[in-house]
Amino acid sequence: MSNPVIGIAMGSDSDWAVMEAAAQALDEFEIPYEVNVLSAHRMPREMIAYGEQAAGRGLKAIVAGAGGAAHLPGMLASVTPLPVVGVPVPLKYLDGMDSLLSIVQMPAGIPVATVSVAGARNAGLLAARIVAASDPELRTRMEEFLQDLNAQATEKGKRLRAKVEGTDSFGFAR
Ligand SMILES: Nc1c(C(=O)O)ncn1[C@@H]1O[C@H](COP(=O)(O)O)[C@@H](O)[C@H]1O
Repeated sequence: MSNPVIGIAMGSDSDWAVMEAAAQALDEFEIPYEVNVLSAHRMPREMIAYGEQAAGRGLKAIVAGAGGAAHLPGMLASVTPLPVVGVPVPLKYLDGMDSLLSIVQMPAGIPVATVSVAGARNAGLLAARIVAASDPELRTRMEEFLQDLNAQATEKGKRLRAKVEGTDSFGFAR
């Protein structure tokens, strides 16, 4: 893969099942990324070094996912000027509420843009928007993506109305 512009980091390889959706979203926009296991708890020095070097290596944003006592996103945000998108990874107990609360309640000054529990796809899309903000071609593709979503949602409404009413008339404009 050519020079990565997004770093996808996670506390353990066991997070990949969730975090893979961030990578897939970036693939859809052909944005190069790298993937790493970096634990604030288990490998604090490496995690700090990664955060400190990320901007200098050309990354534009970091997507960081972790479960339980999910300190990784916040700790990365504390040592990089890059935007950090946090993904609460749900574990076996507590339904991901522990991960969510560990990531979302950051002290003022060190923001982490937290997505929903297991919301790795949105994290990838948000990272794509961050890159698109200074890339007109990518911004156009993001606009097309939104138009596609609109078309899909419109189609869902048509199908539902056809099922309920036996007609494909435009529901709220009859
Ligand atoms: N929350 C963190 C951090 C961290 O925040 O630094 N490091 C690992 N972990 C989390 O521990 C969970 C279980 O990890 P294992 O599957 O390796 O036991 C994972 O969800 C990981 O993100």
